[in-house]
Amino acid sequence: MSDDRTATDTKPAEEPVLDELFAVIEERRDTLPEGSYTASLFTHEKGENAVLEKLGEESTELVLAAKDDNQEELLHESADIVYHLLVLLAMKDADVADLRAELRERR
Ligand SMILES: N=c1c2ncn([C@@H]3O[C@H](COP(=O)(O)OP(=O)(O)OP(=O)(O)O)[C@@H](O)[C@H]3O)c2ncn1[C@@H]1O[C@H](COP(=O)(O)O)[C@@H](O)[C@H]1O
Repeated sequence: MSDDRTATDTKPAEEPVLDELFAVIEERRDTLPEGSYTASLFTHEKGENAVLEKLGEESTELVLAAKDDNQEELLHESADIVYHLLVLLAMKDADVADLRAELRERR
């Protein structure tokens, strides 16, 4: 972050894109539309293991991207992990608000 950031360009306390994405994930979970990758995770024959395996694979890919100083891959894998983490939370009836509260408690 640059040191010359002003009050007007500080980030909002909540990040709308996470809430928007979580709302889409919950909608996919509840309606299971055809052709939806998210819905396929909720109906996968491996059950929750499908998303757990994805998180494991992407964590490894994130580590490799970091070790290679590959900025583009680092961000790509980070986004994959955040998305699959939100799917896992929705699967476990947790909420993105719970995650936010947990993070805020640590401040
Ligand atoms: N953010 C995501 C998102 N991130 C990753 N993925 C999918 O997760 C899978 C990742 O698996 P892989 O890692 O094997 O695929 P990859 O990224 O090509 O492979 P790597 O380069 O990581 O090895 C891919 O099929 C991606 O399409 C996502 N699928 C959906 N979303 C969001 O969910 C919304 C709803 O999507 P649908 O449910 O498909 O309608 C979308 O509009 C997006 O906002």
